[in-house]
Amino acid sequence: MTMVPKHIPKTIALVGLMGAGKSAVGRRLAARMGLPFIDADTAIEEAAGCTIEEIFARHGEPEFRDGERRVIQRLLESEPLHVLATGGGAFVNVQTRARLKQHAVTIWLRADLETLLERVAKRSNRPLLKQGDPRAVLEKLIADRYPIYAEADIVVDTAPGPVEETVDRVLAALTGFLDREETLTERTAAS
Ligand SMILES: Nc1ncnc2c1ncn2[C@@H]1O[C@H](COP(=O)(O)OP(=O)(O)O)[C@@H](O)[C@H]1O
Ligand SMILES: O=C(O)C1=C[C@@H](OP(=O)(O)O)[C@@H](O)[C@H](O)C1
Ligand SMILES: [Mg+2]
Repeated sequence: MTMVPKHIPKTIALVGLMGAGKSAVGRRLAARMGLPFIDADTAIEEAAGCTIEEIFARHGEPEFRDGERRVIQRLLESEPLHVLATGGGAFVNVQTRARLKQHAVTIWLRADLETLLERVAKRSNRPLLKQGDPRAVLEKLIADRYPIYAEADIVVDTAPGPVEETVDRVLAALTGFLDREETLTERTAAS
């Protein structure tokens, strides 16, 4: 079993496209790390008192993004250290991205189109995928968003296979990243 990092300095935030596994991996990752798990989409639904689909239908995407920005800011600034699964568009919003970069270690769960399509087919609660053919929608989002997700601190490829395998890869990548950061901090302090 992969080692869990000894010292976790910040909240761990997962970013990436719909179906990458942010919610599923985030929940398991938090359990492995002994940290609370928060799904930003669930927190938005609780704050709004309705589902994400209802927010999109009643108020439109810009208002959803605004709520998403406020909820994620609140979680990052007021909740104790946790594992945060963001919704796929959160990191694309300039202000939300800035907050995430400031308060969290950001991890991009990267997946290819076929993997995403297979995984999003399990649930039909994603309004953006109902705006057209899901393959075409996801292809466009890959083109638009992958350069932005690439700004995350860490990139982990999620391949076919069990969720736990992705969690192991995330833990290994996170341990490497935090070790490098710690070494850098020590060197800076010593110089
Ligand atoms: N290796 C894997 N990594 C992540 N998710 C996986 C994997 N294999 C299967 N899945 C499934 O794919 C789906 C991913 O959906 P979800 O976690 O909601 O993604 P997101 O929150 O990124 O939109 C879940 O049903 C999850 O169980
Ligand atoms: O990519 C997006 O813009 C969205 C992704 C969804 O979350 P998941 O990525 O967890 O599916 C949810 O926030 C909303 O439907 C919009
Ligand atoms: Mg999710």
